[in-house]
Formats: sequence, C-alpha cells, structure tokens
Amino acid sequence: PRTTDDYDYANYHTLTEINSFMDMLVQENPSLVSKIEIGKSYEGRDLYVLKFSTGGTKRPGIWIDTGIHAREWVTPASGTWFAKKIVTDYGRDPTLTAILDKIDIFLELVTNPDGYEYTHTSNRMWRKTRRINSGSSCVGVDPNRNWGTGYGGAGSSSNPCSETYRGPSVYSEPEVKSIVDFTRSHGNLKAFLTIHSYSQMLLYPYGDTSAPCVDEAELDELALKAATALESLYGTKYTYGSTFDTIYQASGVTTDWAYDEGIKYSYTFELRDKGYYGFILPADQIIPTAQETWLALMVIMEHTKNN
Ligand SMILES: O=C(NO)N[C@@H](Cc1ccccc1)C(=O)O
Ligand SMILES: [Zn+2]
Repeated sequence: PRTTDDYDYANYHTLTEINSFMDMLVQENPSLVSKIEIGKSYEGRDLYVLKFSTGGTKRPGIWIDTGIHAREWVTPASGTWFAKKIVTDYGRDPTLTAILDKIDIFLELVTNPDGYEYTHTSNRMWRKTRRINSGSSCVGVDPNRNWGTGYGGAGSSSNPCSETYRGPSVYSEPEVKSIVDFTRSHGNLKAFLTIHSYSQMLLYPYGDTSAPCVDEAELDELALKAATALESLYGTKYTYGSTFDTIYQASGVTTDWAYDEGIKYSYTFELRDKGYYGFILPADQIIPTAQETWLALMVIMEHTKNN
C-alpha cells in the first residue's frame, strides 16, 4: 500500500508491513504523529513507539502496548487500526480531540518483534521472547512475568521451558527494560494499557496477590463503564476484575508494575475470543474487535483526562 488509506486493516501483517505502516502514518501526519525508538530487541530489532501529540511539553501521557505476546496477532492488528482511528478522528471527534489537546498517546504496536517474526516464519503459537537461555535447550522468556512488582512470585516459573518463565533476572528482557526506562524518563504517564488476547476480559491490579489495590473501587467502576461501552457495539461480553480474582495468579506482570510506578489507570485487555478460535482469530474479526475495543479505550482515556 502506498498510503495508510489503502492499508488492509482487515488482515494480519508481517513486521515489515507494520513498520512501513508506521512510517507512512508519520509521513502523512507529521504535525500529529512521530516515531520514537525506545531500544532494541534481544535479536537487535528496533523497538518503535508511535507518539501522538498536539504540542506542549511534558504533557501527561497514556501508554498502550500491543503484541507483547507474539501469537496474539489480533492485538497489533487492532493497534494499527487504533493508530489510523486517532489521526482520522482528531479534529473531527470532539471527545478524542479534547483528549489529545491535553494528553499525549504512546502506542507500541509490536512490543515483542523477535517473537512476532518467529510466529510468521516458524511457530504460529510462539508466546515468549527469543532469548537463548544458558544451560537450557528451551528458548524464550515470558515478557509478562519479567517486570519488577511481584517478580519471582508463585504466578511465574523458574523453568526456561515454561511458557511463563520469568527470565534469569528482573527486567532481563530488553523488550521490557526499554519500556521501564521510557516510562521512568517520561515520568508523567497517567494510564498504562497493555493489550493481550484472548478471553474477553478487562483486568486491573493485582495479579501477584489477592490483596486489593488502593484504587480498586475506582478501577472496578471504570472497568464496568469500559466493558459496557465495548459491549454496546456488537454485544461482545467481557468479564472484569482484578487479575488474581478474574484469571489466575500471575507474578511480575506489566499491569502490577505500572500501577506500583504510580500509574493509577493500569489495565490489561484480553481481546476476542473466548477460545473457539483463540489466538488464531479469523482476520474478518480484526476490525470489529478493534472497533469495540476502541470504545472501551475511549472511556478509559476520557476518565484519565478528567481525573
Ligand atoms: O497471555 C495471556 N493472555 O494473553 N494470559 C495472561 C493472563 C494475564 C493477564 C494479565 C495479567 C497477568 C496475566 C498471562 O500473561 O498469563
Ligand atoms: Zn498474552
């Protein structure tokens, strides 16, 4: 495709195609979109973040990442649609325009590029990074067990062959450490949204413990509003709650870390479906999934702007 208008949002794309989408989007919208490199993956690929900003300095920011788990293809596909939606709606949709006039949005589309590439070339069901684990024939670290809060807890594994292997040390994965460093140097993120699939859930801290987080009441009420908005489009039903209560114990996870960094509005989305297709969601569900999820994201971003 020569422009982001004729990019095929209704299909899955390679890393190369997603990278060229980002470059086209920046070229077409130079006053709104820029591309930041926050680091390199284990295998040396660039870790790119799209920044959507209408100006200012040190404005509050909202972080969204997709594709942290390699096989969860509907998430970078949805993220690409989100990116196009933002540039299309700015100046047209009053709610989105009001958000972007006050807050920056940071969107990392392919958060685990080594793993994503591997799902295209070798193993569609790959989840983890592609770190070579010394002393083991098993490859990869679970980037959703490598974060600081709760690192090493019962909801993660010390076995390199496990799909929830926590890694040799906290923040060992450059894909994770790059986000940690970016977040801390930015210092003014107000929401942290990490997008996974599948299960149709909206999860807030904590995953590592059953203990409620300080802001549980507010996060729960906001999750209800977001899930209700999502369901309003196509009737897709989400469950919501703390990770520990809603899905299972998980330690060293993104959302717990972000919350403990002081980013109150920290959620994990688990997109479609509930297991019928699972990670292999048909491409004809990409746009409906993105559209309904966007309604939930708008609720959370609006609340973040107003609080
Ligand atoms: O990989 C997935 N979903 O995509 N399962 C998530 C479940 C989850 C979600 C949020 C926080 C902790 C755990 C996982 O990392 O085990
Ligand atoms: Zn996942």
